[in-house]
Amino acid sequence: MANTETLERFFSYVDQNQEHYVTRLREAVAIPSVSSDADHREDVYRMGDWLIGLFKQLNISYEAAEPGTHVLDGKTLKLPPILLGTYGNDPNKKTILVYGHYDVQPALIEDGWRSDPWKLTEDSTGRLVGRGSSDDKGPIIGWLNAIEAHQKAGIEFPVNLKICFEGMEENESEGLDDLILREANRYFKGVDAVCISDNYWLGVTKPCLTYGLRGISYFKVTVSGPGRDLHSGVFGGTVYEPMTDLIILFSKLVTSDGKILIPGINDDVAELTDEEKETYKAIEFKIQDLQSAIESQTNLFDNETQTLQARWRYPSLSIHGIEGAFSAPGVKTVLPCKVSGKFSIRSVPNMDPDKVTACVEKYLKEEFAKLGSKNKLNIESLHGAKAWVSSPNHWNFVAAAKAVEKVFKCKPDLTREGGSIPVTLTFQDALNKNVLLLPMGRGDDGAHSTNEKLDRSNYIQGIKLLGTYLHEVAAVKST
Ligand SMILES: C[C@H](N)C(=O)N[C@@H](Cc1c[nH]cn1)C(=O)O
Ligand SMILES: [Zn+2]
Ligand SMILES: [Zn+2]
Repeated sequence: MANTETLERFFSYVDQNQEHYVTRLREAVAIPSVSSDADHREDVYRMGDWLIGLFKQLNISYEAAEPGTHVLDGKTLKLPPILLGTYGNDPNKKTILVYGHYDVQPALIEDGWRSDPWKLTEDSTGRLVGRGSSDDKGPIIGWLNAIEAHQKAGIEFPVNLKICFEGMEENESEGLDDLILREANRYFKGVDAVCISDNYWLGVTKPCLTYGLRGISYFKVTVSGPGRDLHSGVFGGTVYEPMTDLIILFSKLVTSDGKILIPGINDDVAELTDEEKETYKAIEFKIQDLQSAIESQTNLFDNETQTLQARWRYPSLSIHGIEGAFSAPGVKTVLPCKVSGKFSIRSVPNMDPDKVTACVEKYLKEEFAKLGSKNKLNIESLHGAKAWVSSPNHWNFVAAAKAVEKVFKCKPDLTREGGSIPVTLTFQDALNKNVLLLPMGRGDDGAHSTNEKLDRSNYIQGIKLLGTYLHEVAAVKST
């Protein structure tokens, strides 16, 4: 059990330094570290440097691993560094590895942001709005704030910490798996358990511990034909149109109510056991939580359990966008010569990314052949990652549950998550250690969406939670 007086001192220091932490988050949000856009690559490096500056301030020793290069938008680019920090090296303490990412999703004001996405803005209810506030800059800075609070309040740090922060999570985590496998017996040696703060509570009031994630298979489907874009008045009705072919193909992927139409995709989905059915009964979740997060009543199901199962334990297919299509306002009468549609399938336990890709390719080729079009079809699998489910009975989860009780005065829900953090499974398998997801933000934070936010109270209580978790880890029996 962590010492109450010590924790009170830690909490009080964190409370008194709220503005400093918000300022720190504001600085980080101001760096548009979008990993999927070649034009922002310098910003991703800048964000890495900003973190290195903080590591130096906090006496965290570090290595900045250079994972090499990759090609993005036709340009060969240096991958952002993977930061490997080490804080403490006491053989009498447990060693915890924390992972997070310093890259973010793209954000454009014209997407519907009410304020500049790169300027952290606080509204009257304490919402800190800005891209990356919740996913994942708030949480990664949270770990560093917890270290600083211990230093400044003169509290002994309870564990040795290994810190792995990457800058490519939102773009396939390129280079990270190789690094983990390579470093398993060096940098990662001695790690007792892993903690990742990169997901969200289920609702808006109750913290959770997360023991499962869906996987992802991401596809780009290109249909091309004419040698250049054409005038639809002059050529419409005389040529096979790529956009028409693509829309027909995409209409065959999924029904409006979410049923995936690709044969074979649902074949390997793990059976729903009686034991798993029981787990949904204990979870505090209301359809209204979903409706407030999606800011509408466009939910597919009115039933809570069905909704959670659809999010956590069944696959889904989402269509994301079309490159090359006319998308500006106005009435341009163009006939695009080449269009690339993007969609992804969120996969679940027992599904294999290679099999998903094979099913997708076979089906799209067959459906395209049925069109009898003279256009060309090209299918690319951009990335694939498996789903992950772990044991929430491990001491790592026991410690986290105690920390939640200390900070939030309630027991956490045990949840799975519909999103994907591919490295989770790699850590579990390569290090053979338990991995826990300990989220900071709420279910309505709008990660990947417009007006992403992190509530001030989640940020501040989150710093306390991460620090308290480390104290509870130090105190919990690990056998
Ligand atoms: C849950 C995590 N914070 C997250 O947002 N993961 C992303 C990973 C990803 C995969 N392709 C692009 N990003 C997600 O689930 O979409
Ligand atoms: Zn994300
Ligand atoms: Zn994330």
